[in-house]
Amino acid sequence: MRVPFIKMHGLGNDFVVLDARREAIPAVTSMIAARIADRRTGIGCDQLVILEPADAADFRMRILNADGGEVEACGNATRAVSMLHGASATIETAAGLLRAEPGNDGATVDMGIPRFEWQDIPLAYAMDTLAMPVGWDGLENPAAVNVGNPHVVFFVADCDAVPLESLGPTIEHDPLFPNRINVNVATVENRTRIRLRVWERGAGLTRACGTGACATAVAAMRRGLVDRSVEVKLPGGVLQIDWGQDERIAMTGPATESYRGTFEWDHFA
Ligand SMILES: N[C@@H](CCC[C@H](N)C(=O)O)C(=O)O
Repeated sequence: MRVPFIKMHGLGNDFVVLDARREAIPAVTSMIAARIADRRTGIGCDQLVILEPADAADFRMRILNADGGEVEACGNATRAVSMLHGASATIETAAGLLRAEPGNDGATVDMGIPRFEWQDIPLAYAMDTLAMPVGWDGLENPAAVNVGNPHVVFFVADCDAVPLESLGPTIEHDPLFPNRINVNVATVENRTRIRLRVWERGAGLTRACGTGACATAVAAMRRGLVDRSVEVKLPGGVLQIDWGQDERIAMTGPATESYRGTFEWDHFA
């Protein structure tokens, strides 16, 4: 059987989208997702995104990392599927209901209320999540935030100088993080601009991470380093993050469709 797919990206963080809202597709296992995501032998992507019908929302979005693991949230993919839907939408995710509003070149997503309790990140044991007394090879004293998915954020003098390709996997798999973790290294340039690089859980270094931008902005705001409205500059481009008085995070930025195609299901099954 041939299955249609849509290749999309948000600031270079790329997705294979399988749209099963009207026509069902066969069950996607972790192994199949990892095969589709493989850049050498599959279609290639950071995340596989599956759209399905939902009872209490316009549709459901499932997210599987390139390693095949299913996760709760993906900011860039939420903007991408909002553009694909083409109208205001309530989207059911494993992290809850998200409201997304597409515009001309991108979308704004209400990413909900961040959580800071150590159990909610989750961490393996109690500590202050705003100033964690831990470190890995020069990366010290991070903050942790759950914005649907778990993030740890290190503020450093120059995030481009951090060897994230070697430290990222070590931190991602540290026993302090029972569900593993997305690793953010950030440099505050001024009160309205942050530079950010992200090692994503289950996907590695990406050009951009929407939830990472939200988590980093909120951590910087809690530390009093920036205002409640900031630009976050990632290798793939810029996201606007606003943390409202109602504690909800609004993320705004571009998302693009690259191409459409079909693949033979048996090739990956
Ligand atoms: N690229 C994403 C985040 C995808 C999920 C993440 N790797 C996780 O495991 O939580 C984004 O734009 O937010």
